[in-house]
Amino acid sequence: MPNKAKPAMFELHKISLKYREQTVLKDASLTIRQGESVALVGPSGAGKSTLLKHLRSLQAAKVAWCPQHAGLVPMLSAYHNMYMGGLGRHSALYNLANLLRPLAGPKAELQALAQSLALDAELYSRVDELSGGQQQRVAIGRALYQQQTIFIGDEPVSAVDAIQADKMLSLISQRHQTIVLALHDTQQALRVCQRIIGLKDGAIAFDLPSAQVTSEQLAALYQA
Ligand SMILES: Nc1ncnc2c1ncn2[C@@H]1O[C@H](COP(=O)(O)OP(=O)(O)OP(=O)(O)O)[C@@H](O)[C@H]1O
Repeated sequence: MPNKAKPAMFELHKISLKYREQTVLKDASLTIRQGESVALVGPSGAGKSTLLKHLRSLQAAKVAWCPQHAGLVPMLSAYHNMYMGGLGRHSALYNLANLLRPLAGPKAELQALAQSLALDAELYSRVDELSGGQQQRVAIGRALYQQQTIFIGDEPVSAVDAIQADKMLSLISQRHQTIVLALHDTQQALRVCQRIIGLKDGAIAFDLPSAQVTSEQLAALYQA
């Protein structure tokens, strides 16, 4: 099915996003359809996180959310932090039992997930004893374990090396129908996403298929 015939996951029509008196994004319109992978790029403060949070709020029940600040529980293991992505699928009693001693079902699922994130050796380590990149992969694991159809990630691989970052992003792509990411690395955005939305000065500067984005357009985004 061509993308245009697929259902819209997000439809924004001339929306403005603000914090108190500060307008971050003004009169922005965009549609993101099922099956698309979209990267938001633009300078720091352009409003990428603000737009992602808004998109998340529109589809809260369908979104796996990977925020910029991972918000992991430091004294708990990678296992327990990743398990938190699936808390809503089980009863409080089941979750408590699993906290005391990992249960067979989630244990097998999270061991497999940890393997795909190259975290098998760290699965039962406290996250405050892991490196920044390992912690970021735990946060990705927690988002993947939400098992949703839409993935929204705010700089989800900023702390891992380029090769591992591409592997993580391809894992995310395999497991979700629709992806929206804020990425600082524009080359990575072009490699991984089919569509690029450039934000600057409170507006959408361009919204194009990756193959049509020029280096001049990207450079202009970051010029003062
Ligand atoms: N919770 C908040 N309350 C008030 N202002 C905020 C809040 N969050 C962000 N802002 C402001 O909104 C603007 C856009 O911030 P946002 O975090 O969306 O940008 P960004 O493009 O994601 O930046 P970065 O690339 O640095 O993460 C900035 O001027 C920021 O100071």
